[in-house]
Amino acid sequence: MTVRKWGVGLKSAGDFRESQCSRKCFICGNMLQKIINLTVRDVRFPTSLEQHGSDAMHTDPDYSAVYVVLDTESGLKGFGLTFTLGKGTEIVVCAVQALAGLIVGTSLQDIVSNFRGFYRLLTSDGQMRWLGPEKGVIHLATAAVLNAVWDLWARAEGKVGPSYQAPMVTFTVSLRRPRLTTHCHCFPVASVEAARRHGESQEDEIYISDVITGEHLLCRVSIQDPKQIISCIDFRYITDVLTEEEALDILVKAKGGKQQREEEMLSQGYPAYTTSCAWLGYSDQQLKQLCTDALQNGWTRFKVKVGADLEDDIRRCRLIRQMIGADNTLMIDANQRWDVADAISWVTRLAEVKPLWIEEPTSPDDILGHAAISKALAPLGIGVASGEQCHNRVMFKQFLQASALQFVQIDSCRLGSVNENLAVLLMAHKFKVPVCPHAGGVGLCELVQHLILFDYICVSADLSGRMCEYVDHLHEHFASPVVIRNARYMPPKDPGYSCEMLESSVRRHEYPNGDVWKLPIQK
Ligand SMILES: C[C@H](O)[C@@H](O)CC(=O)C(=O)O
Ligand SMILES: [Mg+2]
Repeated sequence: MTVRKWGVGLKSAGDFRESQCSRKCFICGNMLQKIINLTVRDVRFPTSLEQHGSDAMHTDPDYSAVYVVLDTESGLKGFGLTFTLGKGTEIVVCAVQALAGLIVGTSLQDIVSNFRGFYRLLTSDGQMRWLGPEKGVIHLATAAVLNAVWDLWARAEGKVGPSYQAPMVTFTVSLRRPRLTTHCHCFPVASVEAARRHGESQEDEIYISDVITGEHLLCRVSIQDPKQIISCIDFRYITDVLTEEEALDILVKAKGGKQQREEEMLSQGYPAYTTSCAWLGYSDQQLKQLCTDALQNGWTRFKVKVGADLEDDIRRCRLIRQMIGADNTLMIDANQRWDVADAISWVTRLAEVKPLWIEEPTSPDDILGHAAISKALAPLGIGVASGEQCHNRVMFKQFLQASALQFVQIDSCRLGSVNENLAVLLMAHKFKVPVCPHAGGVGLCELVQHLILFDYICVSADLSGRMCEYVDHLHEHFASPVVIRNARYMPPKDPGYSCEMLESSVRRHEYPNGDVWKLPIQK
């Protein structure tokens, strides 16, 4: 069999497809998971009706998802999404449609055997990169598509998912191949089990268990080898602060104690904070009730929206501080409302409630502005957090270089999926800045839990100053919703990247023809 490896110099989808040898995996000869179709849907939830998700800049958010499904020839599917706020979701849908030609016709194995090359193919298309590059609508679309690829990869590695009807017997022949195929990710466990039923030998079983055991916490993909993780990252534009060798070194060093950390996470979960008690549009009565409930449920860290009216903020923050007591943690979030000087004076007035951080005090693009705010607020013991609208790894690099933020808020749908988030996790580690992911939106908690678990187990090995956002909205629409126990994220158990939505929910909320949108909406 001809074995071909590809560099990152692929110029077009045609090149990428031509680089496939056949419909068999070039490592082990198994059937490839050829991607034969991409569907994308505009799914919106009318959250603005009850002011869920409201803040000083987004007063009427309808939490929405650009929902992508990848179909493969074998029947296995990959589900992905990116997050939007209602109007304009159709524009991201168009961008996904524009990217579809770059993925349909390739196979999962082609992609993951050169994931860096595929990331660059999607983000560097000679015509479409003009729309970004790597920012705005086109990058949100990239996130949706790549999230679906990661989901597909994880499912191909895991056990049978609810929507997977694999033609299992076709895989049995390839299982007779020798053990050199240990690192191949070509076939799902379903086919392994089928193979066993069809009388494969003991030798094959040893080989099979080599493949399916190991760490499953990076999206439940058994990427054993730090080198393989590194091979998913595009280091272009960040090598001045993080080289491939340094990144590898971080992952190799973090191997010590990994198993204990994984066990710790499986038994105790990852610490979380809640934003759901104090959206800007909620009444004082609601704040009190939600805080009471949250405290009863074990929450100790709370985020409050601020930035519209100073006197109102002082009243609401005092109320929340009174409710949660002096020992619990409070954060405030202005969602980009202020100019730099206003941010400093406004937050200084709110210092009495002892916030741990002020989030997005000014424009998300203003790196030096964030640095000035960080410097001014440091004596008050208040840090600056940002990232939910930080559009790529280059911006994060500069925020870190400029000491412009003290908490890195990665976002699973703003950056170019797991690939680009890996780069940011590694840079944050190098700069010793804790990562506290953003999750205020539909599906973001489901996705980001994988990244933060990976960060703890495989990168930072540190929980100090770290927590992951949780919002208590819309989880019921997901096939594998997040599990929170004692205010901590419990590691997901189902294969995949947790972004499959229930088909009934998608149909009901599809815009503009779903039932939810056909009925008169009371505003
Ligand atoms: C519009 C979103 O709800 C936004 O307010 C979320 C956010 O800023 C956060 O969760 O943080
Ligand atoms: Mg925020």
